[in-house]
Formats: sequence, C-alpha cells, structure tokens
Amino acid sequence: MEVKKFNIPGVLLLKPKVFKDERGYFYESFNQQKFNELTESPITFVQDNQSMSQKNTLRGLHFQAPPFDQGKLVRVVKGAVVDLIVDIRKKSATYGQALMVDLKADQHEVLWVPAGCAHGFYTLEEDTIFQYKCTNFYHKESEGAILWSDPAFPFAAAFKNPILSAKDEIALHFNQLKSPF
Ligand SMILES: Cc1cn([C@H]2C[C@H](O)[C@@H](COP(=O)(O)OP(=O)(O)O[C@H]3O[C@H](C)C(=O)[C@H](O)[C@H]3O)O2)c(=O)[nH]c1=O
Repeated sequence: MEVKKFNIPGVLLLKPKVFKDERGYFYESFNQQKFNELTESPITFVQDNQSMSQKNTLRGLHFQAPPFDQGKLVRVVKGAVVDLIVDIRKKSATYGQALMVDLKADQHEVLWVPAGCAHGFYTLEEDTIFQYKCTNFYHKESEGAILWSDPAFPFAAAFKNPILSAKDEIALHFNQLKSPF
C-alpha cells in the first residue's frame, strides 16, 4: 500500500492495492492490522457515516471536542471531492494550517484525518457519496464548526458560492475559536 504524508502531522493518504479482473475490481478499504502499523497506535472505529451531496456542496469545517473527539478515515465511494483539513491543535507547529486533498472514487484512496483537526469537503461531481469511519460516537453537544471561508484559509479562493447547511453558514471565524485541543 502506498502512503503519502502531508505538512500537517498525522494526516495520511493511503492508496490500497486494487485487484482488477474481467469482473471489475476489489480492494481492502480498511485493514485494522495495516492501519495500526501505519499509525503506530491501536486506533479503533465505533461508527461509520455516509453522506451524499450534490455538486458544489461544502460540508464543514467540523470537529467534536474531547472526550468525544473523532479521528476519521474517509473515502469517496462515488464522485469526487476536495477534502478540507485544518489543524486546530494549539500546541501543533502547524496550528491553523489548512490542507486540501483531492479524493476521487476511481482512485480508491483513503484519507486518515486525526482527532484535533477540523474537517470538511467540497464536492466536484453530482451525487457524490462520502463514507467515513469515526473513532468516537456522534455527540451533538460536543460539536464545533469553523467558517470554511475564513480568510485564514485558502478555501474561499478555491470554491465559489457552495451549497451550505444553515449551521455552516454561521460557523465561527477561526480567530474566535477557543480550540479544545
Ligand atoms: C455527523 C452526524 C450527524 N447526524 C445527524 C445530525 C443532523 O440531523 C444530520 C446532518 O448532520 P450534519 O448537517 O452535521 O452533517 P454534515 O454536515 O455532513 O456533518 C459532517 O460534516 C463533516 C464532513 C464532518 O467531518 C463531520 O463528520 C460531520 O460533522 O445528521 C447524526 O445523527 N450522526 C452524526 O454522526
């Protein structure tokens, strides 16, 4: 399996081996042993999520505060996204840094987003299906959101007038965030 690291510590892009034959393809989208070897820690997942979004939708930037913080192992099942990550770990050398990672269903890549990062994605195709494993359960009271278009991030220059939820329309500016990490 190929693995790519980024400037934000802990973020990993995994490219599993894809087996193709006359029927189509097969690949392991998650393998606990291989994942533990890569992250060098016994990370387990307790909840799987899936969302479908129209083209030009932006979901995020979201996180859950400890003790309900979530690491997410994300992938695109249909369509394509630009995955959006911001490091909100106060003691991190990359605190406030943003990352954009292209994820396309036909590339079969899986992205690990560690807890302590705000996460979102922007859809590039109609009916894009996004699937992800979470290391902690959903806990609404622990949810936090940062405004995707904050000038501290490069996202507003990249995406024009995306479809947003009411919650995401009014999220906090980054400089108002009191990060719980
Ligand atoms: C996240 C979540 C939501 N919900 C309910 C709450 C709402 O009634 C409905 C839609 O939730 P929301 O609008 O927060 O969904 P997204 O905007 O896709 O949120 C996600 O967006 C970005 C991409 C993330 O990384 C997070 O995993 C997650 O916050 O599903 C649940 O019942 N369980 C859950 O785990």
